[in-house]
Amino acid sequence: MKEITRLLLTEKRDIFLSVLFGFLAGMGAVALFANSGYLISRAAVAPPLAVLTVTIALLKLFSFTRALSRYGERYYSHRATFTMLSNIRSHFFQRLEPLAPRISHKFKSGDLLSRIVGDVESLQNYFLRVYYPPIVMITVFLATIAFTAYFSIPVAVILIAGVLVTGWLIPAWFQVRHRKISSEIRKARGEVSTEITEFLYGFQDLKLHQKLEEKEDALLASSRHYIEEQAGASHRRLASVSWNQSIAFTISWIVLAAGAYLTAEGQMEGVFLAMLVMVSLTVFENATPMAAYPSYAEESRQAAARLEEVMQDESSRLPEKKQLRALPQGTPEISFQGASFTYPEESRSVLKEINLTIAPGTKTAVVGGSGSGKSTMIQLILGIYLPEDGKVSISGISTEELEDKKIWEKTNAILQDQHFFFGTVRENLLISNDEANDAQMKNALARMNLAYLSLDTTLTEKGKNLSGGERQRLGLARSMLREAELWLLDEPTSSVDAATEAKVMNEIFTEAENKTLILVSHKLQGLEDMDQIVVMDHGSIAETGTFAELMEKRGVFYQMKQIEAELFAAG
Ligand SMILES: Nc1ncnc2c1ncn2[C@@H]1O[C@H](COP(=O)(O)OP(=O)(O)OP(=O)(O)O)[C@@H](O)[C@H]1O
Repeated sequence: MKEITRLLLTEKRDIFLSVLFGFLAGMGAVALFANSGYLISRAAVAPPLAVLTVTIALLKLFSFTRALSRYGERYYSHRATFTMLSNIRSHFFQRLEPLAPRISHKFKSGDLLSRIVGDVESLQNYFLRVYYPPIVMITVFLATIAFTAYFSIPVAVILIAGVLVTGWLIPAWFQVRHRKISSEIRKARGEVSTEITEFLYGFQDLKLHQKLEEKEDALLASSRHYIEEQAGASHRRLASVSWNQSIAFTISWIVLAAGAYLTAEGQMEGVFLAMLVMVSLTVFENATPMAAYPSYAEESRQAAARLEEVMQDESSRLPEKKQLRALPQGTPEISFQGASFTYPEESRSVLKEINLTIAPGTKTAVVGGSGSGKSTMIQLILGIYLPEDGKVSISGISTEELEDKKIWEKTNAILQDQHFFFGTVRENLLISNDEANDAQMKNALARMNLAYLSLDTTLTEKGKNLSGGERQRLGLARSMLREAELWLLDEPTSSVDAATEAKVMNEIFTEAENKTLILVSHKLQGLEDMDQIVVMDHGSIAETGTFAELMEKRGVFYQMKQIEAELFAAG
């Protein structure tokens, strides 16, 4: 909450004006109704015309003041709110961005979406209904009580008691009750959001496995639960408002009774009685927002806590980077020096003391069984994770001392799951280089055997209207548009047929000539020309060498080739 208040306080001018106009509107209303009460009473005793004229003129002045100040209050408070929301959103994204590659493993995407959209949105109530209404209420009440005390101390005391009950006691009581319930709503919203995303993402598989109805029932159940929680919250908010208003009315009746008694006893002039009752009726309008205060205060507190939970998630956070250094110009050398790595919150070590040097401008293939740690090596080179022991260096500088962005600027990375956005082929290609022209894009498509795709072809979400192999080649075409000194390719052609694969890889090697290239692959063909082949086995390097060296050695790679040859022969 401290962080949110700090962001809010950057809008000092609007906050000051909201409070000022809120105060003027509150006082304008009190003055308007006090004046009306006085005018009615005074008119009954046939006052001089001048008194009536001045009182009527004041009536108009107060009504204008009230209307204009209310407008000013709404204007500045909403402006402060929307500016604050946009500040929170950009602040949240700035803090979330460096965690993004890791955070998706920790939070379900639906829940994350519900936090980013719903919880940030909930914070709009923080200023409008939590932060400044108590300030306005207190200042208006203090001024009104001072004014009332001038006419009658007992009536002022009744008002003080009333403000304590409506502005503090009832809100505090509802706040205690609201605390547990509000967290249920947030949880229910996260669950609905998660169910919906899972339902949409998994629709096809659910249908194929005839689990669609089951999932639909679960979705409806969590939606019903969310609606029930929301309805409960609205009832409680209404109950709080009703209690508040009933007590405010009771106070006005008490003021009337006490005023009548004081007048009868000759301790107060009767002409002020209606005025004080009207003051009481009006001033408690300012306590009404306090009735909703507990639910909004709790909602804001929990929304802020849920956002903090994402940003403070220790397992998504990289260890603090040491003093950052610049990446030297030119084609990079990659080296692993005793690098070991375990994924956060996992016990099994995925990479064990890897020692490897990849010289600048060379081509290296990393092969090995599924789960042997090949993709994890790519993640370490990209600085997405840091090794827990040892070092991974680019051009002699440890990734601990390099800003992620600087590594990515230098790299063309094709990871296993590439994302395509809803839009045209052109829009998706421009992501890698927004200065590329149509001719360059068409050339890149042609080199990837995708000449038949028009730049205006629409891609549906995640590029689902392309085949797996087409998506991979479109990803490669996207990389071809970018100058990069380092190429990291994680199974870039796993879904592409052999003939197309040969052509496509040939184009990639031509493009990446003289650049450092690392190719992670399951397939063992086409590796004859690689400068180095690294064979991974359960997180360790089993052997390294050129194709000829490894075949001659008759070690793990040789055996893998034998198995592959047998499978081909059998197929
Ligand atoms: N984000 C993650 N969190 C926890 N464990 C992970 C994560 N990513 C991978 N792993 C685990 O780390 C091990 C190595 O995974 P990695 O993806 O590096 O293997 P790989 O050799 O590239 O496999 P494949 O050839 O099947 O892609 C696997 O056992 C996997 O379960």
